[in-house]
Amino acid sequence: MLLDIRNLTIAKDTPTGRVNVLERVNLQINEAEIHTLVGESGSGKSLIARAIMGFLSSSWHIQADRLWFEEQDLLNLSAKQRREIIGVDVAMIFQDAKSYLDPNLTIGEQLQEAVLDQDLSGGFWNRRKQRKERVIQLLHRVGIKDHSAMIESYPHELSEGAAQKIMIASAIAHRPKLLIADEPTSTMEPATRQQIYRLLAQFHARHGMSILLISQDLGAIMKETERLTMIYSGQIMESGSTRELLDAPHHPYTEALLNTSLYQQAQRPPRSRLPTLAGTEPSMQHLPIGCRLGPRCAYARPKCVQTPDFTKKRDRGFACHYPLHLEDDA
Ligand SMILES: Nc1ncnc2c1ncn2[C@@H]1O[C@H](COP(=O)(O)OP(=O)(O)OP(=O)(O)O)[C@@H](O)[C@H]1O
Repeated sequence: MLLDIRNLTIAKDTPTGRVNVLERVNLQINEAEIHTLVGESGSGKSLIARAIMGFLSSSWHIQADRLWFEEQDLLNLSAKQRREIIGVDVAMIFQDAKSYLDPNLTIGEQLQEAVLDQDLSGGFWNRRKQRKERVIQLLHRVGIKDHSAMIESYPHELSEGAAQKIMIASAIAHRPKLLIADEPTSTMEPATRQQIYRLLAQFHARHGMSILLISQDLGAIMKETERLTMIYSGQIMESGSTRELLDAPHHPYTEALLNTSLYQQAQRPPRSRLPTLAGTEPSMQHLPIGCRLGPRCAYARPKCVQTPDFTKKRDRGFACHYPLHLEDDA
């Protein structure tokens, strides 16, 4: 297993006390797997990604039974050791790509920095030339044909979609074992999104790279996604193989997202947001007790004020007192 997260709780101090923004989150990613984390805005997807990367400031309180990458405990490493692992083996594409690019350097200069020394050989001039060639190759790989103009551009001259492609080029230059892609396509046209998905799938196939894709929308997940994890308001609702989850969801949240996705897909105008459940996700200050989906769940009963355990059955897991379609599992 590449990434193994068990019972990860991330809390924040608020004027009314400490709040578990993420509560006992489980997430496992196998080697060479495409895994999508799906949840509404504010459900804690980015927080998980930032915890893996070690990008959370000290104002967050992190606790976990396990936060392992290749069996190394990330929580017990020094900052330097952690950078050595995360910087080399894990790369992340951020939502607001533009703000992560250095405004003072051209795209060519930034990509040259991302090229690994181990990919180059020979003396200084030879290496310089190879570095430039590799940058052009990377740009072509992410679908940028006019590489000369792009190499000379500064980040402020790029559209958000182009900036995301540059971030992807920079991330894949490292050939990481795990690529975390936080809504890499949110600002893109559907055709560009498909192109990026194809590109990620290609890298996955060619290099065996695992991908953790973060998405708000079940209707737009990458078709190569092998496993799904559903998160709601900081709690994991369900996880398992994509096919099993979509065929027979155990959690009412998965079922609700699925119904609205499939039903709405035929009717909604392109690029509109999917309506999911009636109501809104609770705010951090007013989190329901027990299963946080309770107030919006069609199947909720009094017992749901107790937090359900995360039940594991083979490679499937769910946290619900009243799971659906259990008989299909036999
Ligand atoms: N810097 C911060 N300070 C205070 N609260 C924060 C901060 N960053 C995130 N949060 C809170 O943590 C919760 C989870 O946020 P997170 O960004 O992880 O959600 P998300 O699922 O990634 O949402 P989106 O899909 O919109 O990016 C939210 O309630 C958010 O308000």
